[in-house]
Amino acid sequence: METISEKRYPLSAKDYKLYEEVGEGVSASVHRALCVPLNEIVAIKVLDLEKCNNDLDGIRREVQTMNLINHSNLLRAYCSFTAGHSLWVVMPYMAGGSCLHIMKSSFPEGFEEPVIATVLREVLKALVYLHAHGHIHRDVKAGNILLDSNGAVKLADFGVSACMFDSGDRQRSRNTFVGTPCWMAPEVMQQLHGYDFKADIWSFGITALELAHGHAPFSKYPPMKVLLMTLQNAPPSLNYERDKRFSKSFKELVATCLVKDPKKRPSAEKLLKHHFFKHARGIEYLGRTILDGLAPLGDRFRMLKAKEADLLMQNKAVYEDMEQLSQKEYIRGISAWNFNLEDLKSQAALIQDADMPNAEEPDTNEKKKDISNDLKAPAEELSTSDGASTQDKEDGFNNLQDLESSLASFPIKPLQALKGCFDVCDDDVNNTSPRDLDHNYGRTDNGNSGTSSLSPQNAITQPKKFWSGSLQPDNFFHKKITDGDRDYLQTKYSSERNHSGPLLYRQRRDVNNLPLVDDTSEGAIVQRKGRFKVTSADPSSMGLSNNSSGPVAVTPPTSPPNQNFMSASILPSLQCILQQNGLQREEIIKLIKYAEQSYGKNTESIEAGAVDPLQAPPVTNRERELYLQVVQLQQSIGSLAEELQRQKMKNVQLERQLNSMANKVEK
Ligand SMILES: Nc1ncnc2c1ncn2[C@@H]1O[C@H](COP(=O)(O)OP(=O)(O)OP(=O)(O)O)[C@@H](O)[C@H]1O
Repeated sequence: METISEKRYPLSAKDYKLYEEVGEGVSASVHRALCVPLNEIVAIKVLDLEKCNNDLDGIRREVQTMNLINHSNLLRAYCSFTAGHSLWVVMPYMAGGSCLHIMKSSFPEGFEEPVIATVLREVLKALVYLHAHGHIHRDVKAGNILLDSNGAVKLADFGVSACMFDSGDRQRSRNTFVGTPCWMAPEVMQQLHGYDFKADIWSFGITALELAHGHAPFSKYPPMKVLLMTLQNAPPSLNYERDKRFSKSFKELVATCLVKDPKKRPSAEKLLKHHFFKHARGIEYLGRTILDGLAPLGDRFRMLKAKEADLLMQNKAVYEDMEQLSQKEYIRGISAWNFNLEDLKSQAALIQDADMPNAEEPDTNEKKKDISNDLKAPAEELSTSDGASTQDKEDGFNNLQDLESSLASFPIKPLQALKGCFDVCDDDVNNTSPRDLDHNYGRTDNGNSGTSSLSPQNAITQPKKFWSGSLQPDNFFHKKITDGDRDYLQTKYSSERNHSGPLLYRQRRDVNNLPLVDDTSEGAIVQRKGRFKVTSADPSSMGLSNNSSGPVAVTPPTSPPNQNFMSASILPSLQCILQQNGLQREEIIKLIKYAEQSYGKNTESIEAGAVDPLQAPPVTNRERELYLQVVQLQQSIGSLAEELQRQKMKNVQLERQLNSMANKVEK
């Protein structure tokens, strides 16, 4: 545990001076900055909310997680607030930058073993803490391991982290496809039985290889190849000719992590006891060996960016199509992905064996098959039956529904949707200009405020606060949760979260290949720039509706034969969806009950201690943990209530559609 600083970080952009850019991600840039009142150098992640499309949910999750964590190996947020159309997250400045950047600048062939052992031990400590608190990081990689000037290591980037308590059921399968392909565990790709903490152990093993070689296995291949190779090949290992320099214990550590059957992978806690970590040194060793003599982070970042720009210019022709654009981001090490799992699988299935690389072939002597390769996927299993053209499939944007799903659930005014989550001023919300960050140190310009008549039905209007602001203890529990407030929370979540529905729906719809939406909708111009995130599709966001509560937008069939054909193929699908929704609704009600019971238990135990945790600041670690649990349960209740609402809405919409289709068929 880390001692939480008593400092109060200001919640206004005017109290910070933004200096040079030191990093960038999918929709954020990170700057070194000065916190003027505290005279302290910090890092500020500036997230452009307008670029985030429908991933506000992810942003909120990331900041909440960063606010609540309390471990010396995890990058926490001091505070967060909105400035114009951006969200600013203030955090400790990690002057060394990420391990990926350090390798790119000075260690292109990877680090020496004692460095790797030291870094990995610190990362493991972070994972032990995260897993013990129910979180899966889901994006462990060198790019997310940051070092400060003393060599202290912190795991960062909780943008795609998941909370195992989200659903109120640890066993519940997840069917969200997130992470970055090279580091992604096979079970995450497959989505057969869901996944758990062990997905992080796989990524940890891949990260070990990345630190050893300077790049992750398969990093030079396009994502669909990575997918196929991860699923079909024996797991990557340290058994190659070039790996002779590494110790047996390192090879063993990697092999124990990279077992395809997640059950056979050790927990983070167990792994921490592995004898490989005898090679680990104190963090000051990192300062001496890998940070010493490095240029300032901003300069390194600028140089790397220039190099990448050159490379991209050289390969401009190659990056013309959208799939290759994603590949470009992939090369840059950004976890921004824009794929449909089914597309990926079908593309992967098209890859001939002859295409398979041999560059990473292990020594024949040492080559071994993963005996627990029970997840091995035959190529035919990966193919789809929808008969779409290869060209279509290879186009990252071929699936209009992906664009539409982004658009449909994207709040028209992201700031309103975030109201209550961060410190969002009315001025911010009303300011409709796309960019109002003063680039001279990020002062806000609220001069052009105005209220949009486009205010969405799902906008949050109450200026309540939730996790926002300073993380000083007296701010932790600034919100008393009463039944009334729980209602509020439920409404809040129900209006702003956008979730995805069952994967089955997407598959079914893909199979039927039905153009359910007006493809002249705004969706066609919105580029989804989330992480590599193929969530199961949300029927309401797949063209059945333009907004969660808006009118149904169905393109009418143009000719009678078409109409009959379409109706005939739509009807069974819609019926099936209705059935599914019914089942999901039951499941959700069960989960809400479970979450509420657990919440009740927590409240009782807190009341027994005669302390109102929601008003008093947390004093002990135990209190913090309890608070964390309460928060997680609140999140679960909120999201489940929202899911229920959405399913209800969908039912209504689908019923309407079904009726109108049936009428048309009868006519
Ligand atoms: N506190 C910090 N101090 C110094 N550099 C940082 C800090 N936080 C992030 N960075 C740098 O900025 C980069 C982008 O940050 P971050 O990973 O949080 O953004 P992101 O949008 O989540 O990116 P991605 O999803 O591509 O990993 C990091 O890879 C790192 O190099």
